[in-house]
Amino acid sequence: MTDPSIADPGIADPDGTAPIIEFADLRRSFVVRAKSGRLRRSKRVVHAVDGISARIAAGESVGYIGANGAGKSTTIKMITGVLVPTSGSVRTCGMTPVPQRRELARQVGVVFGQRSQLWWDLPLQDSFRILAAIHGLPAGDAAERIAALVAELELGRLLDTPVRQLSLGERMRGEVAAALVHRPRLLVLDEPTIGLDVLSKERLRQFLIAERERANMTLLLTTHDMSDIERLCERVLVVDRGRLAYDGTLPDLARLVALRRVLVVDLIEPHPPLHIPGVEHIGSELDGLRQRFAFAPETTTAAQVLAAVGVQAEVRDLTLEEPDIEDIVATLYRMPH
Ligand SMILES: Nc1ncnc2c1ncn2[C@@H]1O[C@H](COP(=O)(O)OP(=O)(O)OP(=O)(O)O)[C@@H](O)[C@H]1O
Repeated sequence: MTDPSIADPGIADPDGTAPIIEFADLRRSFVVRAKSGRLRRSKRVVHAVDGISARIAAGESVGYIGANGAGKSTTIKMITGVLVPTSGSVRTCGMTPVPQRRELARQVGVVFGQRSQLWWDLPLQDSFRILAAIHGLPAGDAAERIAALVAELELGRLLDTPVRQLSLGERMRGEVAAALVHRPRLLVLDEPTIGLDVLSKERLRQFLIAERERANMTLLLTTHDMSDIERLCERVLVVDRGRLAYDGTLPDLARLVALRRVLVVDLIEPHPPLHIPGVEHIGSELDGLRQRFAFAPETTTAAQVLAAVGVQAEVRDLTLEEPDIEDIVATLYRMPH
């Protein structure tokens, strides 16, 4: 008997409650051959993904983070059917990704920050039309969908521009539109904001938040940018050397690793170190013209620290240093599991 989920994924999940992604003891290793002498070659096995189990429900927004080489891209490739697992299982939208890659592509959109899915020499709008045709969208529906994405992502004046002439921020908005033309249930983003300026990052995030709400789309993203996670993800999975090191919310993760924020203030005049209750003074520069304060975001806000500084000295300028993902991950890795 055939598995109904393979014959028709719609029948397998009539009420839309089945997990969108499910992996059980998922593993993928690579054999790497290295020259160890003039003639001899040695073999080494890299366990890129080393037994990960997780379920992601429809509509969830999940950040998949970890240090360089932790196994993020390898997992994403298995989820999207680019790589076959060495062992264990993965189901995406109720399908087995590699053998059902074509059917899966109708339900999944993928954006790789480092790789383009657009036709480089063609005007941007041609890529949208080609993708709509590949996905078999009826002409009227395709035109309507493309127009909506173009409006929301502010791509109107770029439609006739060849992709190779677009700025990185413009191209990334184009990539996201291209990944969404066929209204996927799952959007997978691999470093979507890498290299973008602050404003472009924020525009992209705002669009993704709105689109997710509109379409109840599931989001899975890898990123090295903490603000992507803060703004976009309700849940964080941290992978460490191919294994899952954390599964939970970002605030809980921040508490677990005792994450602190740092406020840097520039004063009008030099000042001895300022003392603020409940806040740690972590350094002065330029005779106290610049002072740094560390605080726990769950007990104190940056505005409270600033107000307390303002009572004692006049402030010229300020910056808030965001903890970066590398710090969080490194702290988590050092903790006993
Ligand atoms: N095709 C391959 N052949 C050999 N080794 C590989 C291959 N792909 C990945 N690896 C190795 O597997 C490990 C995990 O790589 P992966 O690309 O999944 O990490 P990542 O978490 O995505 O890293 P980054 O943040 O740098 O993109 C690394 O040690 C990498 O060198």
